[in-house]
Amino acid sequence: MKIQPILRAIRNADQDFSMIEDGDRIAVALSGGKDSMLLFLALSIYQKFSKHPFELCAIHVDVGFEDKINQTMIDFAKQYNLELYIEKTKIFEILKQHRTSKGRLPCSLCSTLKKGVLFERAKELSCNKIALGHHQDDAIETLFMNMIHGSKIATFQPVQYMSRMNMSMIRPLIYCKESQIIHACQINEIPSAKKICPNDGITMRQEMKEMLENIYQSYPQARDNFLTALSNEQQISLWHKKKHKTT
Ligand SMILES: Nc1ncnc2c1ncn2[C@@H]1O[C@H](COP(=O)(O)OP(=O)(O)OP(=O)(O)O)[C@@H](O)[C@H]1O
Repeated sequence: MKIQPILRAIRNADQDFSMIEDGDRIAVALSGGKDSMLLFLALSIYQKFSKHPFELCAIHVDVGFEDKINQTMIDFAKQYNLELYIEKTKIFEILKQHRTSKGRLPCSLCSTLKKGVLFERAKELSCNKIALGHHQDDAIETLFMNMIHGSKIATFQPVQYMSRMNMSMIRPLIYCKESQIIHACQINEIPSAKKICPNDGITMRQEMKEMLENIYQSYPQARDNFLTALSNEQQISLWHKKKHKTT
């Protein structure tokens, strides 16, 4: 298995953000896409030399887009002796009844419903953490999505504690570039079992991807600088409005 750069990036993220603690039981949220498939396998290897012993499993929430793809995930888990749970749902049926004004499936509802199933199953399986496959490029895309559409300078956190569920979400691939992940999947023949979502290619995220690609072509250093900016707390300089006294 040639995934040393990925393991190094996971170790650095784990050290910088204390992602994994003694006795954790971590459920990888397995979409079947390249990121979470690689994450599942990489964490199973990291488990062997992590300073903090932890248990690992994966949960796939089957939205109902396509059926046959599940077998790829099942075979993958069997090949590497990994613990996988597949949750069949009727999410696709619900989404079809809540189309947007443009006739598209609502991504935010899909994400909320998937998260609900994921958290519930993780709880049943006694997991205290859920690992997501988000990487460096996802973090930068989310930053720009939030600035352009949400008037805020923010991205997702490497570790996020959800008090209502008493569960943490961790993102161990946060220091990996998408290109690194694609390369690691290719050379290690890690299959992708990504289901075809009818919205693929027309999402806001896809628009961000294309916009950022254009920026990187003109300014190749921009990707690394965006990432550094995310934790460059000393250099944050925002406007602080004076509070008006009400008399
Ligand atoms: N159906 C699902 N079941 C379980 N986890 C999921 C599912 N869909 C998404 N996730 C989790 O959410 C993360 C982000 O989702 P997103 O839709 O951006 O990923 P993706 O492009 O479908 O797949 P991946 O990130 O695995 O390549 C995934 O990496 C995965 O951890």
